[in-house]
Amino acid sequence: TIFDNAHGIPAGKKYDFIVIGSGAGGAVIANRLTENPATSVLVIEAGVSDKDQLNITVPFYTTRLSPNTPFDWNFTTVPQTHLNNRVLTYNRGFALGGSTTINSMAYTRGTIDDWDRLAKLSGDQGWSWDSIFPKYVFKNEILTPPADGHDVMENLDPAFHGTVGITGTSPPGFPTSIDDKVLVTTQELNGEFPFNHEPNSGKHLGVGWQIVTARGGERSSSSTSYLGPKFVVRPNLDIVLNTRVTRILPENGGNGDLTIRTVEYAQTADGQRQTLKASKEVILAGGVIGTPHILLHSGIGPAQTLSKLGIASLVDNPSVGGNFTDHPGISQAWFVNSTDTWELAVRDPKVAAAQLVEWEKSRTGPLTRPVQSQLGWLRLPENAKIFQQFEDPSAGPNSAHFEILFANGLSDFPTPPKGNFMSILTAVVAPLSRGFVHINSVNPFDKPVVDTNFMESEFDLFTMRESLLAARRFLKASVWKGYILEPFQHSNSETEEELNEYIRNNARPFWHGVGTASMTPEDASYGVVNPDLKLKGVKGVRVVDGSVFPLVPTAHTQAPIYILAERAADIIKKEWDL
Ligand SMILES: Cc1cc2nc3c(=O)[nH]c(=O)nc-3n(C[C@H](O)[C@H](O)[C@H](O)COP(=O)(O)OP(=O)(O)OC[C@H]3O[C@@H](n4cnc5c(N)ncnc54)[C@H](O)[C@@H]3O)c2cc1C
Repeated sequence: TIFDNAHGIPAGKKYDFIVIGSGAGGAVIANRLTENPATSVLVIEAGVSDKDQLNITVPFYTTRLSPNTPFDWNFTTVPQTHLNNRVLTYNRGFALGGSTTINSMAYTRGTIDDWDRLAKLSGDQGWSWDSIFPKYVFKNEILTPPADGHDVMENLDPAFHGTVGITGTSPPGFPTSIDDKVLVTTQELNGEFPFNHEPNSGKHLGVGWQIVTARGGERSSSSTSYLGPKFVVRPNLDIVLNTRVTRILPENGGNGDLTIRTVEYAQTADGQRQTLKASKEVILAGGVIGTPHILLHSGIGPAQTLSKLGIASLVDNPSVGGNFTDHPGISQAWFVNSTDTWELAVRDPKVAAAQLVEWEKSRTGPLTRPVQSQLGWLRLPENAKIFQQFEDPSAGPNSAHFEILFANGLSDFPTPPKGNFMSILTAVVAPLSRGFVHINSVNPFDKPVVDTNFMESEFDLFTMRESLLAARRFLKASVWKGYILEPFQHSNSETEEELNEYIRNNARPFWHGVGTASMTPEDASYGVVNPDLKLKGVKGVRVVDGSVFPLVPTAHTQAPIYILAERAADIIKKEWDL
């Protein structure tokens, strides 16, 4: 049952597990644990309902969902020291389904290197590629035909895709006028930009099609999939919306063997605090910002900092909220010699209305597709001079340093009255800069302090510069002749300093944040959770969301989190014999 607020929870009802957050991590846990009818789960979600929201359901409307909407937490960062002191919006989903309800739907799993590195760092082989693929990947994914019904073989190798899982995936279901040109470029410039037919095979280098979490022309989020209609009818699964968890509370006042199974929550900042106790475990799945936010308010974090705020320390752990890592991204755009770009619908309400009618009638047409149809994963040259200064931070030799994405319109900038555009977005996907999530008030309804600290590392700045130049080289292929006209905005950035300035003025998050509750080996002196995702120093609490990745996967993060949560569910079931 889904309740609009906590008053809906039947008085005296007991739950085995309380899951905080319904995003990629929380929804999987809630679904898998309630497969056993004897196990009861309550999901507490701070955000709103996602029901009957066109902007959420229609894939191409994704850019309308953030920032500054009711479906976004609307976080902002502190002024970014290395980005000309700009304050960045830091988007996170504030709705059932969490960030999967507002994200851009790219489905990318990360590489063999990524998962093997996680296994090595955590000391648990269960996180290696061979352990998660195909088992947990296939439990998550159900590959479905694209909206226009074309053969999926054109875009991917079905052998690498699951067909019995829960999150719907599909190749882009509507062609754009740049798709073929991108493919032709991968032939002409195949040294630097080779075509990769199956980037989700664990070896992602090259340029290929973008697979998206969409099904039947609609977004597939953790709300529509793992918490979809056929699952929320389970009598052992309750979900409460619009309810903020403020703290998790210890038994016995925190003395002795520290056990936490009680969740404190409220509807509003000045609303009455209420509590509920799980009989087995509390699963924190509040995401990269929400999870450390709750931990810090509960006294689990750096004792010194918390004591300055007057918060009593339960567990002195300086790692909580640290190690915040994201992919910094940036867009470059060019005027093009075509009218068949997405500006057409942005400027002409009749075109926009016709697209919507088509989508409403048959779930087909331009609105079924993602913002980008193709993407690529690329490495810096082995002899790049930056490697004299830094050890290679990529996950391994088969993993990228930067990503490149192609869009048939002007991305990241407001549409000007005239002109049609193509954008190439790039992102640093093996970054060395680390930020943090902290609090500066005792009120859990106050926004946390978020610092991405982008471009603090010279390596990231170097890689971002190289990604900008690689994008320009991509357009040197002959197929773009006569199509690409002059550059938009970045026309003067040629020298290193000019490129740096373009980056400082335009870089922004890709919203793939991880690391604020990092997984480390059980005997490590740092980190927040053990490889079984149990909170260090505490009994009764696990963290299952993006915050536990100690290093950011070379991927858009939803698929890695779904996969991680699928395994986490098995770990929990095994421990409780469910
Ligand atoms: C704009 C945007 C675009 C993105 N694009 C892509 C993409 O194309 N492909 C991709 O793979 N990834 C993308 N991502 C990232 C991906 O969506 C996230 O990595 C993933 O959803 C994170 O899963 P999670 O479970 O860690 O957290 P979330 O999905 O964010 O879920 C956390 C949930 O916890 C809830 N919560 C937090 N605090 C509390 C509290 N105190 N009480 C109760 N509930 C709470 C939140 O409301 C939220 O519902 C994007 C993200 C954003 C924001």
